[in-house]
Amino acid sequence: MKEIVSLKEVKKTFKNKNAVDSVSFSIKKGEIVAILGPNGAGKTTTILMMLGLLEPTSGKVQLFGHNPKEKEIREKIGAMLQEVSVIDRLKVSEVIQLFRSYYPKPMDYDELVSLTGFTPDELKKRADKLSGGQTRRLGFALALAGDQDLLFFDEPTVGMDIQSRKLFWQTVRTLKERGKTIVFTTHYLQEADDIAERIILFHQGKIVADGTPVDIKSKLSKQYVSFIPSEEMSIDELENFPSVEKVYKENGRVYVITNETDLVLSLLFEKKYKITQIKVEEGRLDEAFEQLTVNVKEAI
Ligand SMILES: Nc1ncnc2c1ncn2[C@@H]1O[C@H](COP(=O)(O)OP(=O)(O)OP(=O)(O)O)[C@@H](O)[C@H]1O
Repeated sequence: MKEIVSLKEVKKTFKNKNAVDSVSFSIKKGEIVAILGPNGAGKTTTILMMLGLLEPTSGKVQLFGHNPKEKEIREKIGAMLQEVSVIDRLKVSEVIQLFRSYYPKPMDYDELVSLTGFTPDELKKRADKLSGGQTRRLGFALALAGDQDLLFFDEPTVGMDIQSRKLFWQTVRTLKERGKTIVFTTHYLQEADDIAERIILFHQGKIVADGTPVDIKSKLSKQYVSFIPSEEMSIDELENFPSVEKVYKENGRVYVITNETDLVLSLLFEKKYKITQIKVEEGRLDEAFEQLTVNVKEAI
């Protein structure tokens, strides 16, 4: 597969602060990648450098093997950034047409409107009079206007209602099926878990994890068995079971943290505890996220 994005030892320093610190990764054609991390982790700075809108302090960013600032490369990339500024007094339909005219092979107008869910009434509205969620949707339409191969979405669903959010991710899936390469950031971890094939997790300017959502969850967060105990059950002895790391009770449910859920289950049955509503759960992405970002902080 072809490498479309490449960052080598990229650093960005603002005054004395390393916003992005020696970051290297590459993204191949057709991948859908989520860049995650807490506030200030360096996600937006990294995206701006990939777009050629910020110059790295050191290191090299390449898109399609070239400098992202080159005109031919710019035509291949679409971006939806956190701030969308629209031209005053133009209607939504006019702004969309204007953006289409910038590109050699724009996306078909009707298709663009349908993919981004604009109604005929919305298309007639003045672009500077849209609601926050509609403005995000317009940003999405403008990012797709050139039918570009590589798409960047920085916190795309902020301010969108549930329906717009659903449509947005459906469209992203359609774009992926058409072979587009997609890079996005989000603070909604469930979105990354559902959509991304790969997550690059940033913390304090560095990459602390890079893998599929399943990889990240299985390697880093704990699995657990949980159940509702009978009233007389004492949970202390569960701590002595092999492989058990921690046992705690929350809202009437007992949680047994372990990396061997099958073993814990068989012991629970063997000892004939009176327990009900048993669940086995793999760790959640938010737990992995927390674990990774806290650990680094502690290590410093
Ligand atoms: N233009 C700038 N001047 C000075 N510092 C900056 C500038 N842009 C970003 N920073 C700092 O660099 C660090 C990384 O910021 P960045 O916006 O990339 O983080 P982020 O991961 O996108 O955060 P968020 O989730 O809050 O959007 C932060 O400490 C931020 O304050």
